[in-house]
Amino acid sequence: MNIEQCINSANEAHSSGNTDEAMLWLKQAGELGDINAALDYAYYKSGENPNESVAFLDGAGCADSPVVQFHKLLIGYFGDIAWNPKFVAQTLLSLGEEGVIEAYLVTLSYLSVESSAFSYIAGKVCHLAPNISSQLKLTSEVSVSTALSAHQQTVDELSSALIRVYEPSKILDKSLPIEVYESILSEYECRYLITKFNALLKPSMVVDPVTGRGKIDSVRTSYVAVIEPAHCDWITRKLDKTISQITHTLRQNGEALNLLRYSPGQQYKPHYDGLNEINDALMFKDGKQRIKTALVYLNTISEGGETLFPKLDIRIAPKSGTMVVFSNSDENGKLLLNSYHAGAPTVSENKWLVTKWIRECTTMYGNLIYGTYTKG
Ligand SMILES: O=C(O)CCC(=O)C(=O)O
Ligand SMILES: [Fe+2]
Repeated sequence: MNIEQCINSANEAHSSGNTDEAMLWLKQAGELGDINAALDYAYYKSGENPNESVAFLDGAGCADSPVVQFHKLLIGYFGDIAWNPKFVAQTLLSLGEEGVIEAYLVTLSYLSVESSAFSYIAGKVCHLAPNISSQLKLTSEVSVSTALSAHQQTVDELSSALIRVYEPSKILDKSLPIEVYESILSEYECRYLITKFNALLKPSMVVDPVTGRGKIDSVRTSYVAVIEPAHCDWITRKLDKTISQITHTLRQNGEALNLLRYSPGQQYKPHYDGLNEINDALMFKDGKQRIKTALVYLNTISEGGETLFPKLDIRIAPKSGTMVVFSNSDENGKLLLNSYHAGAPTVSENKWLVTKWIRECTTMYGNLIYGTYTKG
């Protein structure tokens, strides 16, 4: 069998609904050196066994490709393989050096935008990928003395950011609770998420109590992009990991991240994120109750656009990079009445945020990306 025959057999198996068989053909094509086939197989297996995916990529015919090395690093890192942070940092930088722009974009997401390490890497991205740099508003004013010390500084800053722990900046309400975490995302990451996913925006839906499916409703007039597994990358996984650490929930219990955009006047009227087991039966099946919500503002809004908790008399003004976390239900899955909340209309600016609803049990999204091995 050659690569082409393996891919044809994979396509045939796939169209007759036999995913496991299709994946075995892709595995074979990957062993023979086909990069896409190798990565498809490795990601497919990674939910259940990241160690096996990493070992497979090491032995694949395309193992030397820097792109394959990048995905191997991603799978291993998020699969909790115990690589030391310095190794991860050094590997990301050397992959960037070999032309894997994504590795540099990931590096930037761990650095403080004011640091000289950030300018050093931004300069490299400007040089290698002017289009991406201008979309992400990166500039190349490198002010570091020597490239060698800049490299070392970047490795140091990146390795310590890889093991960052989060403390709440404010607890707005103790009973629910509602916690606020500042500087969860940098300006660069906010811009990255908006730039990468805004093309996926569609009118938001709410759950129709009759059909259990999504429908357009005046309750929620924003636009939403559901970041499906196929679109997940290192930076969305990094956010999933942060949310799981902050909320003390398992990564596989999360729904997909949603990117929301409210144009002036758009809003999310007061509502509960928690589900009703009977009225929302279809949604309830995928992971049961929504126990917590995490909201991350991607821009700062000067007027309107607050997240409101009318029963608690709490208003939170959106500030870029800030995360708000609150509970929707108690330990028995019963709705917490004080979790009633709204997204007020903005006055003149677009409001951007990323949200995640966290369930009681594993979701389809969580299972696909983080599988059964995940420690959270
Ligand atoms: O826009 C907001 O501030 C709130 C969003 C929200 O309630 C939700 O997405 O569930
Ligand atoms: Fe909500």
